[in-house]
Amino acid sequence: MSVAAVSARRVQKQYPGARGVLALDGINIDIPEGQFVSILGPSGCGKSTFLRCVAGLEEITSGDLEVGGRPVSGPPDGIGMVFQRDALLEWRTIRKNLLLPVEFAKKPVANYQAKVDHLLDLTGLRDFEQSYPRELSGGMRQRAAICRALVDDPSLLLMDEPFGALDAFTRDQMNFELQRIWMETRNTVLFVTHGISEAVFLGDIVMVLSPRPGRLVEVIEVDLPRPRPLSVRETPEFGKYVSHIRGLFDNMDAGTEKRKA
Ligand SMILES: Nc1ncnc2c1ncn2[C@@H]1O[C@H](COP(=O)(O)OP(=O)(O)OP(=O)(O)O)[C@@H](O)[C@H]1O
Repeated sequence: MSVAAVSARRVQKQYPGARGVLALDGINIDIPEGQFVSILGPSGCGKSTFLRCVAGLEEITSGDLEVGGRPVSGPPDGIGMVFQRDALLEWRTIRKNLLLPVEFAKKPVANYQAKVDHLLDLTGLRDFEQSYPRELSGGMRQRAAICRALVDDPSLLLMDEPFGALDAFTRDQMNFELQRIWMETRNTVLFVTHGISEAVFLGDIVMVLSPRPGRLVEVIEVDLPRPRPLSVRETPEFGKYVSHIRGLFDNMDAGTEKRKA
């Protein structure tokens, strides 16, 4: 039996301090290797907290959390991260930005030049390898950030609202491109988003979290063939997933209103 890429058992996270927020409660999930997992939920429900716990940047308060069959205690090997802000280094060319994780890991840069070439080709950035980040558009910068996260072949890619700062048109294009890149790499991806349509378009699985403290409301398997064209969003099958998830959020809102009343 293969080991789950990420396994969470009764995971709880309370931030420290007198008014320490309970951010996650009772999260149970086994994520098989090679799945694209969208994590969806209202603002402040603990999506980023979950990602940071998986990345070993935050410690869980109770429960068990494993990555690749090992309990998380600090950043695990073989993960890549992409954030809303791309965090490219402005004084390094795109090519040199891509090589940064290799330099950090003190691995021989020469062994990675071909991989960088391939990623630049895959994302259409080859002509910009000697450019600086400020010379690129927002979408191109985010593509470079994705390349950088992929350069050392991570088995797990963690993406925290990577397209949140992009305009709607560029975001659509990036969704399509990310799918294309992922279909080639097939690493496990955890992708945090606020967008129901984006979550369904990209995900094999959508994890829906409740308002704080984040509890897993439902795990939805998205059974739509790939590659999914952007026009899949116009189909009734896609619409069914979206309205089901919207219904879950409406119920959560109704629950919150009742508690307030
Ligand atoms: N470092 C921290 N210290 C204390 N509380 C925190 C910290 N980081 C997050 N929180 C709290 O934990 C809760 C969950 O935050 P988190 O950022 O994980 O939510 P989110 O679902 O990613 O939100 P958003 O969609 O708005 O980015 C929030 O109430 C937040 O205030």
